[in-house]
Amino acid sequence: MKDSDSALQLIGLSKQFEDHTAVNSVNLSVPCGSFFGLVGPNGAGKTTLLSMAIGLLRPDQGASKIFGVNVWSNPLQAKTLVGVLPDGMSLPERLTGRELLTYMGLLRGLDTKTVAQRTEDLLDILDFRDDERTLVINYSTGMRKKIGLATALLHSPKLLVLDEPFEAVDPISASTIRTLLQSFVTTGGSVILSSHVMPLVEQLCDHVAVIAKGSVAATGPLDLVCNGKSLEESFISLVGHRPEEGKKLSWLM
Ligand SMILES: Nc1ncnc2c1ncn2[C@@H]1O[C@H](COP(=O)(O)OP(=O)(O)OP(=O)(O)O)[C@@H](O)[C@H]1O
Repeated sequence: MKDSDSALQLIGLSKQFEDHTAVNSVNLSVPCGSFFGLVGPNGAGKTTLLSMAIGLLRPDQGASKIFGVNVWSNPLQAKTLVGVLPDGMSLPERLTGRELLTYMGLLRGLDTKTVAQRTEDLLDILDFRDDERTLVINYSTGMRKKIGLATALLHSPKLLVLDEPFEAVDPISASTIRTLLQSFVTTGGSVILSSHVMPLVEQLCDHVAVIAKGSVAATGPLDLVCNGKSLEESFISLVGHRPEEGKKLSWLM
């Protein structure tokens, strides 16, 4: 695959935390126009990998390119192309949802008219009308995810990198977000998201990577990785096994 065929290309990315290897020489390609799911057990290295991919965490080794633009040597250009929802994102807490979107839009260099229009659209579609004047510090976990997603969409990026975008989000908002992301991909956008919800990844994504212990256990088109099984079955056979049948905590009830 050529550079220009990839929305996101990770080349030999590695990260060590003291004596623990969180990500071990990962190569991954998110094809342009794909909806890509990143799955893996807790602590597999997904957040570390995505943080390095978007320029939030410096890798020990390797490179990340967004539409061929190197994230670490050309960060300004790379960051215009991507919208990011990081895990545990820290937001300016003392702004209201509306103020936050306005502030982020202006920081992105959009003109005031465009910022105002997009702020209205995002507050509407993500159901923030009753809470647009509430301070972000008082938002629930799900509301923070949604306003974080809104900030990722504001500048109309070509690639979205979303770390667990559906975590703590209510079913109605989740359905809105699914529709929004599907339409983004249909119109030529590319998405990579991490999730622990296998049916959701199976429903949305056309490509997938299974990460285990900091390495890629499998990647490719969803049907090839699944090979006739469900994603959950493939996941379990790739990364581990179910707990022993009948095993229980003797002290619990
Ligand atoms: N800043 C850090 N310092 C030390 N260790 C870290 C740090 N960040 C992550 N780790 C470790 O790196 C490993 C990978 O963590 P990471 O958060 O990337 O996993 P994950 O796949 O996103 O997990 P989850 O699905 O539970 O969110 C874990 O063992 C974690 O404890």
